[in-house]
Amino acid sequence: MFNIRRYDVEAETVKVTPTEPSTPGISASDRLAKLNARLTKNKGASSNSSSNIATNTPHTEPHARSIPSSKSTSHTRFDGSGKNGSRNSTSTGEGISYKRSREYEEAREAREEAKKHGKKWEKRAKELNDSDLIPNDVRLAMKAEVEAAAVTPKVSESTSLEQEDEKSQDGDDDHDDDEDMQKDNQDSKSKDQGVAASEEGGLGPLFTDEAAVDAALADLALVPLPSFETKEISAVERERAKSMGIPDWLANPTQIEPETNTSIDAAMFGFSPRLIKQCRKAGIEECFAVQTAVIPVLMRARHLGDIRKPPGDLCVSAPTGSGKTLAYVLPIIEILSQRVVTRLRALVVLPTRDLCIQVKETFETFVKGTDLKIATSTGQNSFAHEQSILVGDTHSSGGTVLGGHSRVDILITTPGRLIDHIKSTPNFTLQHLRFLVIDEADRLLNQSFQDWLYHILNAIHPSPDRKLLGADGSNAIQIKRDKHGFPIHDAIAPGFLSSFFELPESDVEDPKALSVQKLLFSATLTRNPAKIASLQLSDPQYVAVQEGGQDGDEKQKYTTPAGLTEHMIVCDTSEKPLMVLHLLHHLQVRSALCFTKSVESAHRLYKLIQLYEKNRTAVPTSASSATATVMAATAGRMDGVEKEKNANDNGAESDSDSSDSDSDSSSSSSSSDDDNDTSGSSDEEAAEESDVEMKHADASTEKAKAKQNSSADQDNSTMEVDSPSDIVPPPTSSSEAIIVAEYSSDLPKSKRQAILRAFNQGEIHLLICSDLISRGMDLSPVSVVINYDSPVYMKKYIHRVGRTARAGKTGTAYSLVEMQEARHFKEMISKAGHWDKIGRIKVKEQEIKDLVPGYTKALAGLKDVLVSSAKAGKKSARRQQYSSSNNNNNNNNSNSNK
Ligand SMILES: Nc1ncnc2c1ncn2[C@@H]1O[C@H](COP(=O)(O)OP(=O)(O)OP(=O)(O)O)[C@@H](O)[C@H]1O
Repeated sequence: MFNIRRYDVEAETVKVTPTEPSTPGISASDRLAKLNARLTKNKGASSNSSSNIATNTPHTEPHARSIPSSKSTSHTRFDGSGKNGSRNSTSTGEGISYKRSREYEEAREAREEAKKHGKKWEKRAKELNDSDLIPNDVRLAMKAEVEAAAVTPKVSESTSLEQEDEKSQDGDDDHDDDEDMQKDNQDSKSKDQGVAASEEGGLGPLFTDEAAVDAALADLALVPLPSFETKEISAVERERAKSMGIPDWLANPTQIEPETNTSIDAAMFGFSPRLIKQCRKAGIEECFAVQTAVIPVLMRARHLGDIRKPPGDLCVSAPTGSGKTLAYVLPIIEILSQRVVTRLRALVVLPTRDLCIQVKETFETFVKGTDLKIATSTGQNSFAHEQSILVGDTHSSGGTVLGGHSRVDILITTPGRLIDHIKSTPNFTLQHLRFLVIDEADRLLNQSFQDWLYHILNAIHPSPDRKLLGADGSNAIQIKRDKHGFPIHDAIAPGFLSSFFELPESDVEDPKALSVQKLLFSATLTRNPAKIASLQLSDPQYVAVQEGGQDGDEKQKYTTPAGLTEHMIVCDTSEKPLMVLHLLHHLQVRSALCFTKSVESAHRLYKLIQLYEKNRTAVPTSASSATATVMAATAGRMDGVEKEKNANDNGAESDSDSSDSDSDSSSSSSSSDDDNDTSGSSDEEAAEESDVEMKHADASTEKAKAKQNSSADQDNSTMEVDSPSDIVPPPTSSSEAIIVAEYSSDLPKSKRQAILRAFNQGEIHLLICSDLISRGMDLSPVSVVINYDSPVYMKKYIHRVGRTARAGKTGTAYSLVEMQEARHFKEMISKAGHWDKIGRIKVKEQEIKDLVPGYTKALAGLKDVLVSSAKAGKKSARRQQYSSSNNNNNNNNSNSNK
């Protein structure tokens, strides 16, 4: 048996829950008796195979086994545990091999127990005969396919730690284990009420009755796995992937069509009534495709039944706005809601503070009715404040707690701030992690910032000195189990588990330590083998929500939302502001996000349009009094924002900005368009180019692009620019004031939030922004995205346009493409197999004629506005610098005091 060591687990000791009879109609004991009788018949057949297996192997649940389909090989069960459910499949040409199945392991365990505990064990085993430990999928597989099996009979309760206490009393009772087993089987047989007698020989179906199978499923609350049609990639693609070093699982994703929705009522999710209620309250009636695929896999692995086989990691790629967040939020809440002690069990890493806040809000919506505690750590508050939230008072509590300590169950964080806590917060530990979610994974993997991934992965595994805790085994900890004997997920930290058991040598498979389940999400997941390898994934599976046509259409790399309509407008550089005005005034574009390439560019455009609108609505006859009031109020608010932006921010934010080294905060002085991280912008773009799926590794910089496109005329000639026949003839300019605002990392955090709120409430018609919100942000009212500066990289394009047409809604994207950029843009889009989806628009001169005078006037006034705003900005920067150095000093002092 396991050599169990003591460990300081506080209140994690939980009693073994007595087994209970299952659903009416057929009791668990009846089923077990039948099963035992069935198994007994095959004892003869089993003896050979069992002799090949080393003894003293811990029990094992055949976790997330696939259920072989009797129909088409193209229908596979997706079990999150290996390619198309094949990793753990027990189905062979000869039927089911049980060498790793639970009952087999249990039987062997029982023999070991018998040796140790003799008669006492025998009695106990009989008492425990009520346990129904056969996993459902195995049972179903047996029902479907078993004709012959090699199984040693006897199912016993899995290792209870109470039994460890009995060990000393029982001594070495060297009973013949086979004899014990036989006797016990006879007892089981006597309980058999309907299945054939126990003679050696044939094996009929275990459960002929469908209802009994269903009852068994319900009883164990295991979630059936969805089955999806998978399309094999072509041989050419396979070869190509191989030559690039892309592992098979990554080259061959489980594909799900975007419209594969499932009712939230479906039993497959196994959600509690509480969570279903919260979903309904949030307006969720059905699960989207990505949720349909991912949730059952996570829910099924909730029990962590096999300590040698951790649940496989998942890499998930699904279009923007397809609901990836809930695909992990819902199962994490459901699984962790069973926890007894607060431990840090789920860590969600995101690239920006804004995203952390958004994801926290999502968790908070669904966590109601549970005890789970959620926190963010983004540098928004002071480091000491975050420490007190995460682990309590680190100063007065007196030293570190063995095994760490946590006041939160779920932490949502940016990588920089997380590393600060790993390094500098006493008692902060990741050793109890059950889930590590890396959202916007390709973005984060492109950031080598502070070696964040290395530090996280290191922190997940227990350090050797924490292994040997009270190693005498006399005071063994108790593992919380459910009524079926499965260890419950939170009984012990996965990362610690291997420390408690001396895992025996086995010729079945090498023992594995349980580890955190890593979940990666992105709309543009990287397939770069080096990046993927850095994650140290365990039995990973790649799930891709994408339209069919992988084979024969290998170019179709990214799926955009079905409701998205895309246009490009080819124009001169100087015409771009006019094009935005054209969209606003002639095409009545509202609720729009307009992306520029830099913070400065966003600011200039914002000022220009604001001036244009001010001039325009200042004409008394063109603005109703109501509109003028709104305009004045909003202008005041935005001016206020600007003033505050330029003024020094409050202490907490300054503090956090200075102390936080994470991707979000440190960029505030950056003028890059990807102002949300330090290294991300160039890294990401370079990475996209070098990404194996992007083989056109050219134009890695704006310079290269300009060089390539030096001949504007030539570019234009290669473009098929449509005639503007489909354009609605421009109406006369509306008198309605267009409310415009800017959003960038130059703004203080609180102002950013205020602007997002105003935008979400429809108070802002056009939000001009940098790429700070181009990824992940879920701003529900966005109906139009304008790429003012067209993105140079496809991934950026996908994320930007993905701010609209979310959650099944419709939306439109306009990309303003300068003449000299046209060729590159076309190439980029074509290489992604996306060119056909983009409508081309050419706006004629007379269409924008009426906008020119106002535009010229605004342009003339812009210089003065920018000069005064730059002066204010300089003052603010000086103040911020001063404040930062003060805060740094304070932080250093407080650290040295610790
Ligand atoms: N099952 C559902 N039913 C209704 N709405 C949903 C459902 N799932 C998610 N949503 C909504 O869809 C929107 C988009 O979801 P989410 O932000 O998770 O998308 P995403 O796939 O993470 O996008 P991105 O790649 O841009 O980050 C959210 O407003 C969310 O509340």
